[in-house]
Amino acid sequence: MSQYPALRLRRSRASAWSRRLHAETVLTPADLIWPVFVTEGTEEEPIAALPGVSRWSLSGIVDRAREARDLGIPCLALFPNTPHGLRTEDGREAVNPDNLMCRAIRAIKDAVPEVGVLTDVALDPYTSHGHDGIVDAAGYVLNDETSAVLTEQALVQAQAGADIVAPSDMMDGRVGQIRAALEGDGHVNVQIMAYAAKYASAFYGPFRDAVGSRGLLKGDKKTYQMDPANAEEALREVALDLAEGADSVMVKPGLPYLDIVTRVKSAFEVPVFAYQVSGEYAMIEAAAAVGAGDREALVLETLMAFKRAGCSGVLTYHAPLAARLLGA
Ligand SMILES: NCC(=O)CCC(=O)O
Ligand SMILES: [Mg+2]
Repeated sequence: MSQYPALRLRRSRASAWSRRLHAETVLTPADLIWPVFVTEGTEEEPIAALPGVSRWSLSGIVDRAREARDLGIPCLALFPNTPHGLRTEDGREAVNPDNLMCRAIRAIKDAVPEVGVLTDVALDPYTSHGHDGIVDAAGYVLNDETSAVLTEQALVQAQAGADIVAPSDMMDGRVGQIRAALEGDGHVNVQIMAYAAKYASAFYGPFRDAVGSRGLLKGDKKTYQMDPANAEEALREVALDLAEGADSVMVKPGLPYLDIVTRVKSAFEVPVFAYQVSGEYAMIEAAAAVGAGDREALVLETLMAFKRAGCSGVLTYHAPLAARLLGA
């Protein structure tokens, strides 16, 4: 019975209505988190390495929040381009309750409270050496000293109104410390989305331009971000972050790591997010620019792949384009 010609799998694909009826996965604007860059000043600053993406002033970032709301995108992810004069060895601007990040959070939550704000917890936009934490004389990123600062950073972001704090630094133990600090300060409903499996990747280049850390970064991040060779280790990272109080976990980068998404989802059955990072965005844009592929089709296909792999949602710079195509 289960053979040709009785069974023709092409039957269900023969018309558009039937393909829609049989679709196993859906993609909607509600699956998108839009990463946006904020800068001092009043001008929009296009980012050359990310064609179509800009840094926005405080009022520009509020306009992006309104745009997200109108497009049905539930949440923005905020990243600051800290003025270079404020970047120090210890990244102390990260814990200034009046820093660019905190002012952006307050501006968005005042004007468009119905849009979620996810904040990056890491020191790389604030340090003079471009690392995500405090470094010793040999350039090694110190785990426990860094976690203490990250905890303070997460707290000032929560106090400014952040809905989700997202530690992206890969220090051990920081999720537990942040959770305890949030509880201690009464932020019982602030979520933690842990960058649990973040790989030391070559796909982050354009992001470093966007937050102004590319020229600053000394060395690489291989002593704290994961080795692309490893998958079991990702499961251990996720287990720890969940045990420490993460509400959701993230895999980053995206497309080259969909196997990790699927393994995490099936092992833990928790909300899993993926970050389609700047280099992935740039690859799609470069392919479209030379006619190697259709931008809109590439965007929708890749985002659907994240959903099929098990993601609850995707951080993507293509969020506004995708939401428009999905007809919010
Ligand atoms: N912590 C956030 C990132 O590192 C983003 C990377 C990217 O978009 O390339
Ligand atoms: Mg970890």
